[in-house]
Amino acid sequence: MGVAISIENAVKRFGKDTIINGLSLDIKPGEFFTLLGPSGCGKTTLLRMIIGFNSIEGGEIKVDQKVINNIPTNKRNMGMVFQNYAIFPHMSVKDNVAFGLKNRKVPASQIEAQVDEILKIVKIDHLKNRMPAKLSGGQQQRVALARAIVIHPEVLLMDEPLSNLDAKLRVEMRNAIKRIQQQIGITTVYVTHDQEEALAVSDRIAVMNGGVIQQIDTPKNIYQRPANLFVSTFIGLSNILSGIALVKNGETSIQIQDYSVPMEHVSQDVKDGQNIKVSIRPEEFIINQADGDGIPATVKSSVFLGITTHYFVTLANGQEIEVIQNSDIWDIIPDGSNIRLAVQPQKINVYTEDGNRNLVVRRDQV
Ligand SMILES: Nc1ncnc2c1ncn2[C@@H]1O[C@H](COP(=O)(O)OP(=O)(O)OP(=O)(O)O)[C@@H](O)[C@H]1O
Repeated sequence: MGVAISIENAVKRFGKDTIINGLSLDIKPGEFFTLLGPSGCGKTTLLRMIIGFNSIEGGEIKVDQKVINNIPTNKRNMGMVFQNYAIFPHMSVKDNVAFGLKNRKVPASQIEAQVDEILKIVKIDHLKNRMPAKLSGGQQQRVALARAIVIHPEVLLMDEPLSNLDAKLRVEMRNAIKRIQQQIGITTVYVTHDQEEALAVSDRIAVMNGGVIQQIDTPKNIYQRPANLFVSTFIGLSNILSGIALVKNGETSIQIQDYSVPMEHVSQDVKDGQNIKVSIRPEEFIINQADGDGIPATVKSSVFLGITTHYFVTLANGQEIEVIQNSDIWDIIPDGSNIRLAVQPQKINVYTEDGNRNLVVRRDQV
């Protein structure tokens, strides 16, 4: 089911600029693999290298162990869906989808059945005689998807396919894409800069920055155990605080201002007195009264958003952080209130001072 893709030490240069310098990753057969990162980090460049629109200046790209560096795009058996759909405006839905089959010299007697089957999978079989101008954005993207998968490619590549759709349709289409990908079991490489979309659809995500992979992991681990401070702040909201590690009698704790938290699960090589950075999601704080446990803080302002209430609080050292709580029947904590912010030890991520390494030992890595 599906093919494996292996990228080994890939290098991409445009003239004198090196955009990707020795990037490696492995994509499993049938996997929904997403490249996620800020604008300009090289996601599209890498995707275009996989399909062969971009040359590769070093390293190898393999499909099922076979090097494909010099195989032209039309021989790679890959389908691609673009942000702007790229469907033919002068052809009906069914002719758009049939196009790739005709090109591949599939006998005319089989084309209609294959087109019908795919149009059913992407749920636009009722629109088969429509012209693209009379389709909504979501329907056009379904045509583009149908056109990419009708040729039964080994790999499906998608470059920000939902960016042109409005928010509601994006959610609907991402669910459709995920369902179709699972249904046909095709190895899929997906590019987006929308974190929520990446978390929702992917089996695994590669977070990139400046042409370099920062972390490859499941959506849950990317969110809950970011490998470094870049990932921690790029994905979701994170509060970054300075602290010190304390190691006494073999027991490690971390000290954030006057709040001390025992940490059973940090790396053995943490030294007593070592400066660290901790990252805490806004929703992980527990708000205690001023005489309770936690980091002392003062509520500066709050915003009630229905399900949650966001508090903007100032710590004793002047740092401002954000705390998100489920709204409940109790009153919103008034501005100016003194509180303490506690957190469960396992909800804290602890990093080296430079932010490059997460010192938490994950249960799945022990
Ligand atoms: N054909 C090209 N010639 C020269 N430089 C290029 C070319 N294509 C991309 N680049 C450069 O490579 C870098 C990565 O671009 P790329 O389009 O891969 O980023 P991206 O992560 O997909 O960003 P976005 O989310 O904005 O699409 C950018 O600095 C870009 O200017």
